[in-house]
Amino acid sequence: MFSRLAARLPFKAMGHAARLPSQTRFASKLTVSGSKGRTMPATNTRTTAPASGVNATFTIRDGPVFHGKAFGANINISGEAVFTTSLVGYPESMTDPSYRGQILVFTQPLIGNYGVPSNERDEYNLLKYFESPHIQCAGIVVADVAEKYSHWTAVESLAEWCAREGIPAITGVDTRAIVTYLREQGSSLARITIGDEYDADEDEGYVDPGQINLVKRVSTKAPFVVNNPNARYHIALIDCGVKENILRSLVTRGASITVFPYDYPIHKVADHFDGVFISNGPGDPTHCQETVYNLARLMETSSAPIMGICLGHQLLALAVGARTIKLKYGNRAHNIPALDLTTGQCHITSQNHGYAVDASTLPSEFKEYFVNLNDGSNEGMIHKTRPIFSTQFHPEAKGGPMDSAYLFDKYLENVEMYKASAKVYRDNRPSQLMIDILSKERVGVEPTPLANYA
Ligand SMILES: NC(=O)CC[C@H](N)C(=O)O
Repeated sequence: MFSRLAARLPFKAMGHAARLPSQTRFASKLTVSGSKGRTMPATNTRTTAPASGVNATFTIRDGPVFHGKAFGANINISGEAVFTTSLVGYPESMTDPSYRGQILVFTQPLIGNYGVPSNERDEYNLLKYFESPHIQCAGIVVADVAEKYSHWTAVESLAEWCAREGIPAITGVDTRAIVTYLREQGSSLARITIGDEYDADEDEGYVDPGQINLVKRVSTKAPFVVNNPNARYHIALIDCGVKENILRSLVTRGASITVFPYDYPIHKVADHFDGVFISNGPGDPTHCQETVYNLARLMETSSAPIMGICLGHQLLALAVGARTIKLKYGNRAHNIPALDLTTGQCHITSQNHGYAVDASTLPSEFKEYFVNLNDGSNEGMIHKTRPIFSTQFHPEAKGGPMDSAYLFDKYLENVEMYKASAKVYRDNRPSQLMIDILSKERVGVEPTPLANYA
């Protein structure tokens, strides 16, 4: 055992000298196979070792330990271990701010085979291939990283991208065993350790992202505008960690968007806009009390159409007095069936969430809109008389099927009606001048050094 002093130090501060050689710990674990701290051997025999050839360990708190090879940054991190069953879309998922603080385990065994695209931007200055400018998850775990890649958009390998962005990654582990464990035990804290030494029993090295207001870290620090010169509508969007394709889904349908920090008093400016939108975002929705308060005031004082996605759905639900719950291990995939309770049609949806709205707590003016056909969890709500609705799934996809993209059309139909109504038409809309002085992209959002989590 290492010293009591070492046991109190944060994980990142623990020098290797404070630990026993890993072989000693490895040997002791073999006798307790199947219980806490059991050791899993590396399983990757199909690819050659990553260029670095450095050993790495994925340790689940109070759970099994997996040995593999590092292929990203040489940094130790901790976070919440979650898994996605998506077959494609790792560049989109890894840059989705909703994954901030999480270690993403891919069930698709071969990851990296189509490389990583460039940070090219489209005509609206939105990133074409990423959902934010940087990798957002804390680290990744794969069974078999592809060292050779091929795709017309690729400019570098997954390993090069992770190393450049300071994200540790481990390959050659049995991701089936990890997922089996997480499904039985629920989402768990975990860490990735680079090098030969690791601490299977050290409890203090785990930071729980569920305790942190992660939205504050990913939201823009000042308003910015996504300008469509031919816009018919102007939308105010509350940025809790917005994905680029949510912005693109609105702007390509004829909207200009002013994007506000998550805690901006949106109810005070709503009259200048044709609608309000609430984005996705990371972490526990109950950390965003400012947003919840502002949304409640907004619905009291304005009849503007509102749409929310994922965290945006959860915050809207909290604002109308409903409750959110933490799911055992969440829903992260691109093929989750959601039943539209108003039409009886089922949509295949893209999802990434660990929390959900408890539909039984929705107030009487709202009804459940969609329900998850796998686990019965709530997938959306809709106001019975007003133009307000929200979904737990991601209609903008990226990656994932576009079945539910029509919900953006539905929202903008509400916006059109609101704007057309003489009663609510505003002359004091944001002037071109104001749009001109706003930044054209996210403001002051630098990637938080991941060492802060470790
Ligand atoms: N994609 C999201 O917006 C995620 C919402 C929330 N952080 C959750 O995990 O449930």
